[in-house]
Amino acid sequence: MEYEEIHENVAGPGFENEELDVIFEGCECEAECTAASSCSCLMYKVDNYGQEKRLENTSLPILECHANCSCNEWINPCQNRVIRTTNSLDLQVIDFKGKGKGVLTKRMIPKATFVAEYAGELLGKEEVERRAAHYKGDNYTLTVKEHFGDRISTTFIDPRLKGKISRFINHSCEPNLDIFIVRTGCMAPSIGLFASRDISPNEELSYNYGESKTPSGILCLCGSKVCRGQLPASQSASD
Ligand SMILES: C[S@@+](CC[C@H](N)C(=O)[O-])C[C@H]1O[C@@H](n2cnc3c(N)ncnc32)[C@H](O)[C@@H]1O
Repeated sequence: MEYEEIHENVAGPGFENEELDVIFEGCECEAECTAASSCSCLMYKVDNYGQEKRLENTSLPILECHANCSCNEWINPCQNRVIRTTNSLDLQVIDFKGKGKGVLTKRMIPKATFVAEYAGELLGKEEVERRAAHYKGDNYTLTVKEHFGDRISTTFIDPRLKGKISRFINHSCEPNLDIFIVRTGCMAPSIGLFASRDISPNEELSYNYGESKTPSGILCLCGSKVCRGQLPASQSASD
């Protein structure tokens, strides 16, 4: 199916969430953006990324440097920018019997390396329901649920019509990618897929679509020994 290639999330039909429109102030770092140098984007005082930009912070909110910061990604590249920068991976979209298309890596990917952003249209709930009824079967919408105190904020990301290579990544009950919520300059969450282990050349990339209690009725073909038999009913990411 044809889709429009986008670089990052874009607002789609029904996306009206003033809270998520909040824009962050940038840091004023001139040298490095690290916790040790008190970069103000690293408000939890831990570095998000370590050597070769591998993910280190897996438990606290990940706030990256962004367009309003003094640092940059070209001269003296900022080490706190990952999900919007280019990487040197070699990924291919190929057909997998029964699962439709999927994504293969042609090179080894070390554990904790950023692989792709799950970018798409940010949608309102009604549009998510309208698309689910209209397209039936294939589901691309990722539901991001975040807890802020006793409040739950829900964001829907749909790469069906506008997205990038990540939209082809299939589900596995024993995946090699983990999902992390990353913020790059605003409250609206972005989704980064990172390698959960070293991934060998010619392995298919996969992440867990969710832990839904209601089965989807769609046979899971991930092939894992611990396969749960059916795809989760919806794709979800929560922290
Ligand atoms: C986000 S899309 C993934 C890309 C899709 N395979 C394609 O060709 O565009 C999700 C859909 O892929 C298929 N799929 C993903 N993982 C699968 C799996 N483990 N077993 C069977 N089908 C799968 C299902 O049809 C699912 O609704």
